[in-house]
Amino acid sequence: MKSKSKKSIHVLIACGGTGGHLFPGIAVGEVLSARGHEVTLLISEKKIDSIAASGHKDLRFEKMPFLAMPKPWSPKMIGFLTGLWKGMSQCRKIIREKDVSVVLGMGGFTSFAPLYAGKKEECRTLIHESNAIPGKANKLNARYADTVLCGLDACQEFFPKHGDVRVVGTPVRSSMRTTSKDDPYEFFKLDKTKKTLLIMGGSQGARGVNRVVGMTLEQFERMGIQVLHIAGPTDYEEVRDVYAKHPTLPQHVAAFCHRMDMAYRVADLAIARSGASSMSELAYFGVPSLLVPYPFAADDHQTRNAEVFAKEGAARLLTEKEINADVLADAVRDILMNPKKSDEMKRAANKIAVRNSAEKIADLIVKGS
Ligand SMILES: CC(=O)N[C@H]1[C@@H](OP(=O)(O)OP(=O)(O)OC[C@H]2O[C@@H](n3ccc(=O)[nH]c3=O)[C@H](O)[C@@H]2O)O[C@H](CO)[C@@H](O)[C@@H]1O
Repeated sequence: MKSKSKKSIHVLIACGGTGGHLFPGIAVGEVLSARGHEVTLLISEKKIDSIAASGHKDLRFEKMPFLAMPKPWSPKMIGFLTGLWKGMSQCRKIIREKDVSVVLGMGGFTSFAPLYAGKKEECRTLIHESNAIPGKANKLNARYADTVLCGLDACQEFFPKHGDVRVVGTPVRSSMRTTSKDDPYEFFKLDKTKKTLLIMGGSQGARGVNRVVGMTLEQFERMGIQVLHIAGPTDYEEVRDVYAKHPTLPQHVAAFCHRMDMAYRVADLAIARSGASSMSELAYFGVPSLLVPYPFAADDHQTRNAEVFAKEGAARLLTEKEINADVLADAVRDILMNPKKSDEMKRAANKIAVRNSAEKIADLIVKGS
């Protein structure tokens, strides 16, 4: 393994492919940079990566092709393997040129080439798995990782043979954690005196949730609440047009929000997918939630994630199959109009939060180098 004597190290963080890998990667990158270390974040060529990176001009990003594992005998396998090979050469070049000594993979097959290249170049290698059950990519990545970091306790049991597994939480970006003086209600042009329902579907929106919410707006209006809806870039126009038919419902509809800290600060309740990063942020800001797992997520990992929060009393789990306008309106009313319940959920959410997750990971990266 590379020299341990240097004060400042260069860390390569592979976090491309989806917001759930990218934002925790950025969170670790922010802490390392603030401590004077060099950081390069590898992202993919997907649009969501560029949108997300555009809000972090102070960090250094490099692009590499997005890789998703096809079915074993699919003709796409040739392209996948070629992509892996090219990715590995690109990463080995970056590692040598920048004198990288640690590689951190945040999940997905896009992390595989950097991690494997890191191993070949004698870097220390770590992976982070934020979900309650690991994805295929991270199960494979774990073979090349000196340390496996888990976001949730429940995940540890999936790495029984690995000698160094630690539970560290899932990092929340430090830019979200610094207390802002800006008034979040003014930011979204919302009313301070009303209860606010936040609707979000992870980094790319949630069509199933967007559609049912659209049918529930009349009931929300009758409850006297206001809605902040982050629809995702794909559904934005459709969602905006549905809200336009309810002009007396106080509302803010956005395609993507670069200030999620503001969104969590106004939220009294969230309806959300159960992606791991969204959940770690809901916990950090103590926002009670109705979690609707994405039904097609690999190995149904979003349901497993949501179960962790539901068990602790921080959230209620609703399946996409069971939700309709009445179910959703009842669930919202039951929490928003019941201060005792909503306070208990808030406290439970806060209790789950690992506040210094990014610092813990940065410590493990730096101390072991
Ligand atoms: C369909 C699917 O398989 N999704 C997975 C993907 O989710 P996905 O990429 O949607 O990620 P998460 O829900 O975990 O996180 C979304 C992230 O995007 C940020 N954000 C979102 C919307 C917005 O307008 N602005 C913004 O900044 C949130 O603050 C959060 O940091 O990766 C996660 C982490 O492996 C998994 O748990 C999810 O199951």
